[in-house]
Order: sequence, then C-alpha cells, then structure tokens
Amino acid sequence: MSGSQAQARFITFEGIDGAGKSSQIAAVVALLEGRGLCIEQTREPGGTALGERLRELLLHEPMHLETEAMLMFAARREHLAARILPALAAGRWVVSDRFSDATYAYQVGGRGLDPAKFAALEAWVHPGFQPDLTLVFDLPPEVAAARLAKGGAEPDRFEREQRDFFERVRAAYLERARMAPGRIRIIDAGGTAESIRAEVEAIVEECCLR
Ligand SMILES: Nc1ncnc2c1ncn2[C@@H]1O[C@H](COP(=O)(O)OP(=O)(O)OP(=O)(O)O)[C@@H](O)[C@H]1O
Ligand SMILES: Cc1cn([C@H]2C[C@H](O)[C@@H](COP(=O)(O)O)O2)c(=O)[nH]c1=O
Repeated sequence: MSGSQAQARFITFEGIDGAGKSSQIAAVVALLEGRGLCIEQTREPGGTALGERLRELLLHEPMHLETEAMLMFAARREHLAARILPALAAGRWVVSDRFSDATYAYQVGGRGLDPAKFAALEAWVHPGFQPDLTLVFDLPPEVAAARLAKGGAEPDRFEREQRDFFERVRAAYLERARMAPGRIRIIDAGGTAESIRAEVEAIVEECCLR
C-alpha cells in the first residue's frame, strides 16, 4: 500500500513502567516513515505545552486519586484537540506512548478508581473514539523493575510504587484487552528487543498496512 493511499491511523503503546514500550516506538515510527507515511509521535500525559506541565504535576506531586484521574483526562482533552484529531484529519498517523487504557490500568486497576467514574470521563472526553491499534507490553513487574533499576534514572511517583501495585496494573491491562480483543494486542515483552521488534512490526503490518 502506498503512503498516499493509507488512511491515517492512531496507534498506542501501553504497559507497566519499564516493560520496554518506549524502546519499540522508534522502530514502529521508522517502519511507517519508511512506507512514506507522515507520523506524529507523542505521549501521555503530555503531548502539548499544557499537557507537559500537567505531566510534571502528575509524575511528581502527591494528589487525590480522583484529582489524578481528572488531570489525566484534562491533559488528554487538550492532546486530542490540539494534536491527535488535527493530525488524523490532515492524514498524519499518530503514534502515542499511552492513552486512556493507561488510566484504566493505573487509576482503576492500580489505585482503585470507581470504573463507572473512569467510563464517565472516557465518554465525556472521547465519545466513540479509540485507537485503531493498541500494543500492550506485558511483563512481570519484578522483571520490569529490574530493567528500570539498571537504567539508573531517578524514579517518579508511579515508578516508586510497589510490586503489588504493578501486579494490579498489569491485570487491568489484560482485562481491558479481553474487553477489546480486536483493538488491543498483547506483546510478551520478556523476549529480546530484536524478537519483540519483529512481532510488533508484524502486527502493525497486519492491522494497519494491509
Ligand atoms: N527487551 C528488552 N530486554 C531487556 N531490556 C530492555 C528490553 N526493552 C527495553 N529494555 C530496557 O529496559 C528499560 C526500560 O525500557 P523502556 O524505557 O523502553 O520502557 P518503558 O515501558 O517505556 O518504560 P516507562 O513507561 O517507564 O517509560 C530501558 O533501560 C531499556 O533499555
Ligand atoms: C497516560 C497515563 C499515564 N499514567 C502513568 C503511567 C506512567 O507511570 C506515567 C507516565 O510515564 P511514562 O514513562 O511516559 O510511561 O504516568 C497513568 O497513571 N495514567 C494515565 O492515564
């Protein structure tokens, strides 16, 4: 399929902290650009000037669980209005490091937010709109934590959470994938970077480029 013929898609990457998704995003962007497609690479929370300021608060300031959930969706509302929807409308593909599945996994699964409140926020901020493809990088929390520790960066408020928190986040991602099997694909993130890259590229090829 040539670049000019492909309908612009919205692809998201998800998983617990340290699962390895960031390492694979560059490969997917390179794959798509290699097909002549115009790509907008972004992330959540963040992706806009306001969203990046909200990210600083979200990653570093203690706050009530519902404040956290609403700020995630406030940043997302801005992200949709200022970047995601205009890019898709102009024919540019959007590749985002996280979207609303992260709120389901972290705030509902990890922290215990009422799922009805999550559903209300999701229906308000992006009614009827979801990514075309979501790749969830699945890994045991102890393996992900070891990878992050090896990286040596100062952990943020989420990365400092304990293993049981990440077990719940992981379980919520798997539950969410069961609810949307056509959209969400689970990647076993325990392999080598090379084997994961091959699997990711095959899925993107199958779901978005054929
Ligand atoms: N397949 C892999 N095997 C071993 N180490 C890996 C693999 N993939 C990534 N890593 C390493 O694990 C660390 C975390 O990877 P990465 O930053 O891609 O994860 P992430 O899921 O984006 O995490 P975060 O959500 O916290 O940003 C990095 O040091 C990276 O080099
Ligand atoms: C979008 C979103 C993110 N989070 C958490 C998940 C991560 O711990 C951080 C973002 O850091 P990353 O290195 O860019 O992955 O934010 C969340 O709890 N809820 C969300 O909706």
